[in-house]
Amino acid sequence: MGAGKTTVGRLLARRLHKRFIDSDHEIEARTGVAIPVIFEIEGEDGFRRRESQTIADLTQERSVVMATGGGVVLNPENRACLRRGGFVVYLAVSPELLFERTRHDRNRPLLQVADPLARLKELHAQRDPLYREVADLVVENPGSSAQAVAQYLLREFSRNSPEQEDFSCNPCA
Ligand SMILES: Nc1ncnc2c1ncn2[C@@H]1O[C@H](COP(=O)(O)OP(=O)(O)O)[C@@H](O)[C@H]1O
Ligand SMILES: O=C(O)C1=C[C@@H](OP(=O)(O)O)[C@@H](O)[C@H](O)C1
Ligand SMILES: [Mg+2]
Repeated sequence: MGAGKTTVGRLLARRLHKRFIDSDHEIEARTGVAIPVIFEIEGEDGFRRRESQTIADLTQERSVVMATGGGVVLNPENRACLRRGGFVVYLAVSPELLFERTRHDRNRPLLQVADPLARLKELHAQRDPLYREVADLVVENPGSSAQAVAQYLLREFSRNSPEQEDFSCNPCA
């Protein structure tokens, strides 16, 4: 949460002339309510069930840039869908910076606790190895602007597969 998936993903899609999808936005569109309302009514388990179904559906799409929610890597089936479905980027950001970016936001139910930095540290410890397992490309400490991160990704993509315009296929598969 706060790594920049939604922001950088949207910028990247624009630069690649591809459709942008955010799995959280898709879940909100499908349910007609905001993410915090889903957590309130169905709990985290209910949200994770909806998230898995959405990830299974959206990873069938081709030629899109997709941002996920931060907890997507917890479920092995989600990880398999991501690996099969596309080129996966992990924006590896420290818990301290994640905290700075999310501290004034009320839209992330898991961070509405007395000590959100401690929660972010716990989540980071649990999730970081899973992200590294699933990622084709890890961007370490992408602390510069979201524009600069998108620009960096464009350069990396063309360096890794200069002749390939469509990054919906996983060049590492
Ligand atoms: N590289 C970046 N540098 C500075 N601020 C960023 C960067 N990426 C995202 N942000 C800001 O951090 C906040 C969280 O970004 P967001 O894209 O919602 O993250 P995520 O989708 O990974 O939770 C937003 O206010 C966004 O403008
Ligand atoms: O990390 C998580 O478990 C979550 C991250 C959120 O998305 P962002 O990573 O885009 O904030 C959203 O899916 C939900 O609040 C749960
Ligand atoms: Mg997001």
